Amino acid sequence: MNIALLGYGKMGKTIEQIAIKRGHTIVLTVDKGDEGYDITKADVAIDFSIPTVAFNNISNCINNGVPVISGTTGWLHDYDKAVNLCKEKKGAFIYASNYSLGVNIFFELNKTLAKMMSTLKQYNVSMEEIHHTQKLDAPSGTAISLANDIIANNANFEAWKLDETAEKTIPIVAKRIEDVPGTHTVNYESEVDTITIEHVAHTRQGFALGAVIAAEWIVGKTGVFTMNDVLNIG
Ligand SMILES: NC(=O)C1=CN([C@@H]2O[C@H](COP(=O)(O)OP(=O)(O)OC[C@H]3O[C@@H](n4cnc5c(N)ncnc54)[C@H](OP(=O)(O)O)[C@@H]3O)[C@@H](O)[C@H]2O)C=CC1
Ligand SMILES: O=C(O)C1=N[C@H](C(=O)O)C[C@H](O)C1
Repeated sequence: MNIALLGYGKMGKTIEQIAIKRGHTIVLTVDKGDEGYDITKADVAIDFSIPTVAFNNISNCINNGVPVISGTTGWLHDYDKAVNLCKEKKGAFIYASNYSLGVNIFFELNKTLAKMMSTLKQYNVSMEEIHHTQKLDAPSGTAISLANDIIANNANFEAWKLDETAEKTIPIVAKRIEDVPGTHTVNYESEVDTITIEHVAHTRQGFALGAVIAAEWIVGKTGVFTMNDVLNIG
């Protein structure tokens, strides 16, 4: 498969290594300032760029008939526009806040735990995410997915807030520590005990492998998909 990498930073370079090992060819890499490139030489594009350019990168792929996988976080105010464009142009598009198999299993555990805790009002939920110091957005896309899944599965919570505690609200603490690839923790705390579930990424390899698997999966398909479709879970 011929792959275009939109964003050639930490993730773009990790994806390149894994894609080549799996027999693919990187035909295009795009970084800040690269313009006028021909996206149509790629069978599929993988966008891990920055929040302010992700929507443009995705639209450009969809407008040119190139299936696109996006892992960039912090641009979701435009997600519905991307979905509508994809439907209108009969394109193919996946966004996931986290492509790793482990986190996608963790998402399912989080939903199940949220349902179980919905009748147990003595427990307060809180979340923490830790990432490297170059990260541009907070809270992480993964933390937002986890919080939204709790809200969808537990009527005791209606919203999430960064660094704030309020009624019916999930507080999220975002920490930035050198070289941490990504750690997410969900805590339910009562007066007598604490229940914790946690995912710790040791490297970026899991995110990158998931993105390449999603790219392999989407070629030849039409529609807006999620990692649950790719991994057949959930
Ligand atoms: N969904 C998932 O599984 C994961 C998502 N992520 C997300 O992916 C994104 C990228 O992460 P990471 O690789 O660590 O970040 P990096 O900062 O290492 O890489 C981002 C790259 O995007 C480049 N860029 C800037 N402008 C453009 C543009 N107009 N078009 C294309 N590329 C551009 C940057 O170039 P320059 O440095 O020159 O500005 C940089 O090389 C983040 O949003 C992060 O949160 C990360 C890991 C996993
Ligand atoms: O910026 C990162 O590095 C990561 N970003 C994603 C997020 O915001 O959830 C996924 C992963 O945690 C690494």
